[in-house]
Amino acid sequence: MKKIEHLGIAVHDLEVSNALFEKILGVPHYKIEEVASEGVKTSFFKAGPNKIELLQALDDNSPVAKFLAKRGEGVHHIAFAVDDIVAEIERLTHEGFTVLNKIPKKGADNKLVAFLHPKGTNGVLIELCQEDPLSKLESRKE
Ligand SMILES: CC[C@@H](C(=O)O)C(=O)SCCNC(=O)CCNC(=O)[C@H](O)C(C)(C)COP(=O)(O)OP(=O)(O)OC[C@H]1O[C@@H](n2cnc3c(N)ncnc32)[C@H](O)[C@@H]1OP(=O)(O)O
Ligand SMILES: [Co+2]
Repeated sequence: MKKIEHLGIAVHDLEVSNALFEKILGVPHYKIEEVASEGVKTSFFKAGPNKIELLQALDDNSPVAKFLAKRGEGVHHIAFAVDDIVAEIERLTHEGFTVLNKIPKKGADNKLVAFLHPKGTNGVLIELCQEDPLSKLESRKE
């Protein structure tokens, strides 16, 4: 794992929390993106070299909606950057972790992502995050 790619924070209202984090960090969010497959609307902030992802649920079935109902607002996951997500999924599965999706899926901000179940990781939901190689090709076309 190379570094922490982002911290995911579950919030009830993205607009309210965007204003709050803008005050805290002194910079506006640089992107808002919906990821329907995950049932979330996200916004991103840069704080120096670090990245914060705010997550609002799009519907009641969203993992973020369930999290908010059980635990309230707060840190939802830590995402680690990896070079080869397929190799990391294989390695961590071999180590006995429960990888929630064995095939990487499309995340936000041009990433491929996979999650480890928090029950096996000291109660912390861990996201693996690799730059989506296709996004580079797509940006070349623009
Ligand atoms: C924007 C896209 C992407 C990116 O590019 O960055 C994202 O970040 S998407 C983020 C949202 N997506 C996900 O969270 C996907 C992975 N999560 C899941 O698949 C599920 O949330 C889960 C972890 C499998 C749990 O869901 P489920 O089995 O349906 O049950 P519960 O919701 O009732 O939870 C069971 C159990 O787990 C605890 N839990 C749930 N979420 C977290 C969490 N984020 N951190 C720590 N613990 C968590 C929950 O509290 C329950 O515990 P108990 O009550 O003790 O049983
Ligand atoms: Co994330």
